[in-house]
Amino acid sequence: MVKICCIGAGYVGGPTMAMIAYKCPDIQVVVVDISVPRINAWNSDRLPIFEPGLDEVVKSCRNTNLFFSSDVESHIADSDIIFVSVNTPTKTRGLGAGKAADLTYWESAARMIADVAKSDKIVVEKSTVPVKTAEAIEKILNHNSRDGVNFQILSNPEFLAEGTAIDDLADPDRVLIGGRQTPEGQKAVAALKGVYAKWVPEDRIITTNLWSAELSKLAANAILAQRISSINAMSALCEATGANVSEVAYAVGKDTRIGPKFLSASVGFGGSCFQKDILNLVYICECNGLTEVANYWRQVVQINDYQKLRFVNRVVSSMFNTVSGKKILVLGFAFKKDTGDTRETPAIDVCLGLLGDKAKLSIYDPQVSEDQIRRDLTTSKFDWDHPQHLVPSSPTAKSKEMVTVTWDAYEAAKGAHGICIMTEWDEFKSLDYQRIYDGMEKPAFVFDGRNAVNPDELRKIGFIVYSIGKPLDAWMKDLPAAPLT
Ligand SMILES: NC(=O)c1ccc[n+]([C@@H]2O[C@H](COP(=O)([O-])OP(=O)(O)OC[C@H]3O[C@@H](n4cnc5c(N)ncnc54)[C@H](O)[C@@H]3O)[C@@H](O)[C@H]2O)c1
Ligand SMILES: O=c1ccn([C@@H]2O[C@H](COP(=O)(O)OP(=O)(O)O[C@H]3O[C@H](CO)[C@@H](O)[C@H](O)[C@H]3O)[C@@H](O)[C@H]2O)c(=O)[nH]1
Repeated sequence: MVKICCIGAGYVGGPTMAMIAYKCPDIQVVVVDISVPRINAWNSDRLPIFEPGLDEVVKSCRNTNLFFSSDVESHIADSDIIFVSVNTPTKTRGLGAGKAADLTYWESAARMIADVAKSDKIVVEKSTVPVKTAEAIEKILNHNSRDGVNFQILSNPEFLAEGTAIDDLADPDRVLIGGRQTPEGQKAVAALKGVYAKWVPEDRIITTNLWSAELSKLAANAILAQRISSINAMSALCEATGANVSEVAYAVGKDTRIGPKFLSASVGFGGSCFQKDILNLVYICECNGLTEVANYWRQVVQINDYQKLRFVNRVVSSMFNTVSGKKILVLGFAFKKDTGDTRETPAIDVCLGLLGDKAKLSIYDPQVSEDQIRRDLTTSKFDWDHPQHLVPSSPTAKSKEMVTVTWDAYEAAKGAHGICIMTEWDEFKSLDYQRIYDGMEKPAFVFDGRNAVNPDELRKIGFIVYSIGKPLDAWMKDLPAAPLT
């Protein structure tokens, strides 16, 4: 029986390994992690991450051919193929701080593999890493291993999106495998291809050299994020001119060369990957002397920051240029619907911006805990993507006083001056907005950062509504454009 071990039981390691176990009953899959609470949660009835369809897949093969364990070393030693799916956050200190990928966790995983391996291993980069990482990993493995133990490094980046991970894994657009162009390298590629071929059609399994595979992952995320920044830049122009960004996106996306996906204007993209991976790409370009290329990609992140700031300014300027002491209901905190993940969610920047203007926030998200929200509002930038048990939380008095976290949107709306929609959860579309309006201070505002609700219906109730990139409410048209500071 082929034995697979995956180091890192997170948003990628957990679901990808569960899908391999589910589709390949003849393979034993063990997912290991240094976080004991995370492993305990994977072995419990309440999995550590919320992902539609995940429970069913995990429960159908857990303790049959899918195992979760904190005994990292023994399972590494025992496996034929080792996936590494650990965090690769943005560096917070030292050379490349604020841009380069921090490979600390990857390096420690590689050193552990070298330490405990007594037989040949295929080591698979599942984490998103800078191009050429495989070369560094090879050196660490080869310089620290026992005599006669051989390693083949493969790059097999993951393209799943949160909220749709199970569908993405069951029916991927493509699986990408990069390996050395040597007989041994190609043998390893064939072995991994054999695993995916159990359920993925062969023509969707792409094989390339190592560097193309590593770079394709960064390129895919940069180009996806670029589409969002492009439509978000258009949304600002739509507001200035009276065009409607949804109509523009529809018309543009009908061109088959462009296509309709990833053209939804929003308060900005979030998630653990886009910003981190683009900054990493920027750093790699700079290291290669490609200043113009670096500046081009940096703009994608800058427009995203602009969009979040623009949203905060719109809220403040609409509400008589101050939100000091005003209660604002924040609907949604996750970076997108159908996930409880809050990493780099635009809600953090918007909430901090409003708190900076002394607003009182009441936050509701169906999948995000109070602890998580408080931690996010007090964690330093870029610390959020380190394993959580390594980042101490220090909720400040300010966040305790100024922020309440609630499980009832109607209660939370009582006495509020405004509502900010930060996540497009389906349930926000069907709230009883008349009931909400009745309990609010007047004028009552809705600022929809996701174009999740119908502005005309809310206007009929009496709300003043701002929807990203849509023709402005008469109330806002008369206000001077908010300065961006
Ligand atoms: N989240 C996504 O949707 C997504 C999609 C594609 C690729 N990626 C990439 O996959 C990688 C992992 O992302 P994630 O979202 O799963 O992160 P995550 O934080 O959810 O999980 C990473 C896990 O690795 C563990 N870990 C760290 N060092 C370890 C070590 N030395 N030994 C054992 N366990 C260790 C941590 O405790 C953590 O549980 C990143 O490189 C990310 O960029 C993420
Ligand atoms: O038209 C759109 C599409 C998305 N978003 C936002 O963009 C962010 C990212 O969304 P999405 O890409 O769907 O989720 P992720 O889980 O971050 O997935 C991205 O990042 C992963 C990690 O690298 C990749 O594997 C995926 O292919 C890539 O889509 C979210 O805040 C979305 O709300 C928009 O604002 N407008």
